Amino acid sequence: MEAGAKYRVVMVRHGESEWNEKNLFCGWYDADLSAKGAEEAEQAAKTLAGSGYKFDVAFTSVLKRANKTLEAILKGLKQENIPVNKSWRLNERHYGGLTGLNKSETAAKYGEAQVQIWRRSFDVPPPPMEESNKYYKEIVEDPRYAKEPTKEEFPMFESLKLTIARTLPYWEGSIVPELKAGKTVLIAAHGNSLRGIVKHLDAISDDGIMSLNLPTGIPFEYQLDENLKPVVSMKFLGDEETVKKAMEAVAAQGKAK
Ligand SMILES: O=C(OP(=O)(O)O)[C@H](O)COP(=O)(O)O
Repeated sequence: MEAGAKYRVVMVRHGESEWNEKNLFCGWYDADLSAKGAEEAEQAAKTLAGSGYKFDVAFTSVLKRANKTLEAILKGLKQENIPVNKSWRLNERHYGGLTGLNKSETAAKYGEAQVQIWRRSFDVPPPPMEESNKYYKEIVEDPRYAKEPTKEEFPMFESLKLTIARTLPYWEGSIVPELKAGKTVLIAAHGNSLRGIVKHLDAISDDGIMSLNLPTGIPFEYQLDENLKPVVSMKFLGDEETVKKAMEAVAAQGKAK
């Protein structure tokens, strides 16, 4: 580790999902990995193995695109036996009434500026998911949410701000204690739940976070000092050009075409 660094955490957005591939707003819909996404997860494992990473504990959401990414990484690393903690608090932000809509078609209908606000503004939420929504029942009645979130906590839409409000308590209450116990942590989650954690760690402003687009399947590392301040910040474990292109591609998903 770098001088002054005490804790190490690697995060990864899941590999491309079938709904990323189709350019649909996904949120809490439980899309599977695409073939490319599964490959990305395997490649992430190779990269981490090549650099000798050894994890003590892992965290992920309750959505299969993140779970499968984590499984593939741990398998590739031959570290399947470490404890894995799953929480809805690491789920992707709930995309409300946009869930299932195509991003380009939505931009053609409402304008790219509006779609950019829905995708990246800090505190403007998408419209809520109504009971009449095609995906409402599938999400709300999913047995994996039987215990939590509570009815009051269960979102019908989330801005990044609201996402952070339910993700950060998990970071503080479940992940930080493991770091403080000296464990190396791996987190496999989602574009926006991870943007929330990154915003917190790097103290990025509400405006500044708008331009951060996380690529799928490329792990990135933080090394933190004893006060959990970054000594190494968002260091992507992939070549710079690939990372840059992948980030630009995510940003371009909201174009009308
Ligand atoms: O479900 C989603 O994120 P995920 O693919 O990281 O789980 C969103 O559709 C990501 O979309 P965005 O990049 O427009 O915020």
